[in-house]
Amino acid sequence: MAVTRSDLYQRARRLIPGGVNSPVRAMRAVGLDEPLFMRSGAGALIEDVNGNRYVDWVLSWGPLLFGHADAATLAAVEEALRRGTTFGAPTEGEVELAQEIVDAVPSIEMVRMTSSGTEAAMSAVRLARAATGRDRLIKFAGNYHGHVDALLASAGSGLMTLGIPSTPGVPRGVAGETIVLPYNDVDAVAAAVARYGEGLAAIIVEPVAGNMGVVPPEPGFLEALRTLCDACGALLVFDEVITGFRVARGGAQERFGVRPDITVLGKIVGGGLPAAAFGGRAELMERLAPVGDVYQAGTLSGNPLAVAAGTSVLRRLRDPAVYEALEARGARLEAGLAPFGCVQRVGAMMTLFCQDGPVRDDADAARSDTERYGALFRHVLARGVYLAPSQFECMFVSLAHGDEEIDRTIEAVGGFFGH
Ligand SMILES: Cc1ncc(COP(=O)(O)O)c(C=O)c1O
Ligand SMILES: N[C@H](C=O)CCC(=O)O
Repeated sequence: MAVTRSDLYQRARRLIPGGVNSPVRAMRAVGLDEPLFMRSGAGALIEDVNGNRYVDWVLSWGPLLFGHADAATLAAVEEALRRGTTFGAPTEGEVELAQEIVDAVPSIEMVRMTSSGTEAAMSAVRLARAATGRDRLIKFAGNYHGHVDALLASAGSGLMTLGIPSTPGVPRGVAGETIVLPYNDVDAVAAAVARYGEGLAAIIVEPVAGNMGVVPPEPGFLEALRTLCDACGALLVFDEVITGFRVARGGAQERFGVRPDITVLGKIVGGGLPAAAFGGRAELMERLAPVGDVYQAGTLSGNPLAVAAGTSVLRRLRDPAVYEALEARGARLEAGLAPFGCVQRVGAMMTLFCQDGPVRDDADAARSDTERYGALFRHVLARGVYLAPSQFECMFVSLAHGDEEIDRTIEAVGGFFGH
């Protein structure tokens, strides 16, 4: 007999904390007793081990811009696979991917690859501290930058979902260097910079927040961060792990016309395999070893399979029609869901908040009716639609989502609200 979700969960709980390898997968926040265990995906569809198929709006939390098992990505990975999985030495593929990134992202002249967004964010912070000779950071409540010690305070994503404002295990001294401010609050940032600016290494921000649900930057917010950083000599770090190659080919910095000093990338950059990166001006990036003295490394960094997948995806993003299609699909979904709550969207990332909105920061996001969101999640799941298993995450639109998947989703959501 085929293995079921319940069998696997019983075993997983004994072997893996909570039965999951990342807390957001537990799906408890939406009232499931056990998480779905996935078996396969094709295009916009995902299938669980019980044989149920769903329209997938999670898409592995964003990397799969062309959907599951995209043929061109698979072919690129298969081709690379035949030559070996990892060498721990430079390869041609890394140079090709670096070129794609530098060509696409306005502020990046040089890039260093890592295996996860967490590593990339951690390394960006280290570089900013080394370059400025300062320790202090400003981050925003509800933003998430991976599980980097200094950046876990009042973080979004799983921490917001599970109600973990600060995690044990972070040394007090490390947490003490981080100032947490409300998103979109220019006055709060200006006041913090006036008080702490001299010791400030960096302001790190999700230029469109995705980890408290989608919260766009208000007009002038990103520009103000740029001005305030310049005024006090701190570096501006855009965490574009979600927004990079999603809200525009050149990420949020292209879409909003504000250039950071350092950009953190992940998700789409690895085409669905584990790769991430951080980059910036050459003079800054060359502070990294072996040219400079800031140490940063990784056994599997620039892994040949991940690089092949990422390059295959990024090359296709040169075509502006990709972003026109993503915008059109996002707009269709937004229009269909707008009657049912507060829908916030930037390009191909979107959240339906169970409240009237608008949502401009984490306090607003927290006013959502999470019980109702959980009930909505379960209702549409039973009708073959898989939403993010938390109110405080995004729906990710891909090129694999056609009118049929979008309309099916709108119908399922509408059914929950009695339409
Ligand atoms: C904006 C942002 N930064 C950083 C990360 C961390 O990336 P990873 O999960 O690959 O470590 C994530 C997602 O997890 C993210 O959404
Ligand atoms: N919100 C996170 C990334 O964007 C979800 C991924 C994870 O932590 O497993």
